[in-house]
Amino acid sequence: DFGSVSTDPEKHDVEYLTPISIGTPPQDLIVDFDTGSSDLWVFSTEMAASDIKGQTVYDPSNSSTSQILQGSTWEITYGDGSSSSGDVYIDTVTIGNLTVPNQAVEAAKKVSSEFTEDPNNDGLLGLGFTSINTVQPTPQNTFFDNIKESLDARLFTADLKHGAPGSYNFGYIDPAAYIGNISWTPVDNSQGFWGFTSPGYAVGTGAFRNHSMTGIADTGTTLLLLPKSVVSAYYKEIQGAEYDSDQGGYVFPCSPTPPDFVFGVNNGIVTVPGDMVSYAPVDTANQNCFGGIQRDTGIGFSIFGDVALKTSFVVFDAGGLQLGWAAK
Ligand SMILES: COc1ccc(CN)cc1O
Repeated sequence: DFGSVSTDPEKHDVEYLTPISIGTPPQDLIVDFDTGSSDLWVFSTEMAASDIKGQTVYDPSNSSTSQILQGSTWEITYGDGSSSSGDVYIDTVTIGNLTVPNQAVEAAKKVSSEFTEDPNNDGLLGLGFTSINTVQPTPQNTFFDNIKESLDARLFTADLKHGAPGSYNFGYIDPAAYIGNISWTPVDNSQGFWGFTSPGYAVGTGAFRNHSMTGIADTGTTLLLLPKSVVSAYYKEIQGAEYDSDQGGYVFPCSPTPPDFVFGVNNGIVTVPGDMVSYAPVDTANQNCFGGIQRDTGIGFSIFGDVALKTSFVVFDAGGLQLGWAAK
């Protein structure tokens, strides 16, 4: 069995939104697939109306297949400080043509303002490892964990694009989706993430610098967050680049296009084109741009978010516990 679903970027590729269906008859919601977390939670009819601003909500009472998971609750806080919490239903969930009949659907009772102010995002679908699912007293499987035994291959792929629809595929590697070879690197899932270590980086056409960077492949984080020393070495090459504490990161003149950023994946490399590093203008005159590469200070590891992922075709292989990166 295998499946595919389209995923669309919000403005500035800040997040990628993907349709799912929950319940009987199906309730269609659009959520953020997040390889950096492992809860499937959605806006729901159990929330205060004031916390809902445009989102579509899951109504378990309108689903003939929903069953409350008695006594279970969940609560999650993300790296950006946003949070949500609620209770849990078991219901049927479909992604593309793939259905899990007894998926734990975490219904929100509360969400923080970052979610309320994000009208097009109806929730998150975690694609991290089940070990970090927040449901108490018994953690619940992710959609991928529930479906993976029935897939032709225990993997999914992320093909995120800049300003254009991409796709998440489950159970197969589409040879038409990438070029060249896939560079494979082992995954450390001990913290529940798709963790790996990059051997180093290069700036523009410069020499490759050996510099171990341990981080996670995270579709739910917008930017590429790397060690302070690597980030400062990169921005040193851009005229006028500076760390702007008001903006909370490096800012630089939007033109000329900055140098590419290259990072290693095992014996291969991934190139983030310079025009992907100019993440978004910080002023209406579009003179200065906020960088897509920023410091990972305080996190404890690097985060290879959408700025890194959208340059590549990425294979999240649970069967082989490895990540594959290819150009496209
Ligand atoms: C406020 O929106 C979000 C907060 C956190 C995550 C997970 N990194 C995804 C989101 O879409």
